[in-house]
Amino acid sequence: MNTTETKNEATNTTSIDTSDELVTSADPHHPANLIPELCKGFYHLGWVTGTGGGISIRDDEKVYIAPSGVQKEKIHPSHIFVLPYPQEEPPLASKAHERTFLRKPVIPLKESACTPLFWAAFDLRNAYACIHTHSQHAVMATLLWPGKEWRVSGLEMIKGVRWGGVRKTMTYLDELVVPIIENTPEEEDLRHTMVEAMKEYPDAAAVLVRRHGVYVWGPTWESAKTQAECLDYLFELSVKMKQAGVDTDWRPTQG
Ligand SMILES: CSCCC(=O)C(=O)COP(=O)(O)O
Ligand SMILES: [Zn+2]
Repeated sequence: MNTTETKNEATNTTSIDTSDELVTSADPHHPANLIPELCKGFYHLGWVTGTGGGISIRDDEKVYIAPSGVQKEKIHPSHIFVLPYPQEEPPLASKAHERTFLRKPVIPLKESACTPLFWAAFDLRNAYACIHTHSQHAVMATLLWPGKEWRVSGLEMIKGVRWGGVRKTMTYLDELVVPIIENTPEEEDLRHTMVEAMKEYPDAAAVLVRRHGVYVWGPTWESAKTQAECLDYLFELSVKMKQAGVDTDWRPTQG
């Protein structure tokens, strides 16, 4: 079986590998094994219930993506899509885009609608993993911070977040700022504003989507997961602080 997309020039048709070769491994750290396992954990945190949200992982030349609209806690490695990386993204304004695949599941599934958003993290931040959650803590943060930014300071868990999501970790003295973009009826249509926000906030480790959730990325899947956990903790705590009338902008002084 081919492991790359092959084009038959005579018939002008393209065949894509549907075997399990690219998604079968005894290594628990293979992305095709990690994605189902991590999604199961995220489901139990309330991050990917009702089929939304998920995680994509890339290695140097491939991106692994879960299917769209499926129970994310029940994904099997054979359901995973594999795409070559890098590949060109469409112009920001364009909607229709033909992606190239190395491998598709044999059963009729479509790749996650979050694919263009995951791709933005890979291309703009050189991330190797991107997590999308529908956490209610993230959603509440976007409701209680009605402007274009969520920000907190003076909390220990800020130290678990990286500048830009991929550089050195922040300190207790730093203020954490995450841009908030407005939701759209279709997930794919968030790409334009997410890319704009990532460019405007090069130090931000995540992008919040109002009334929807958050995208968080990292240089490894472990780092993306750690940062998603720290950010979720901070979203929850900041919401509780605001509701209790506690100052979320309190700044510690050095020494
Ligand atoms: C009830 S989920 C609505 C769509 C959404 O927000 C989402 O994240 C979809 O992700 P998928 O991977 O299922 O395409
Ligand atoms: Zn979503």
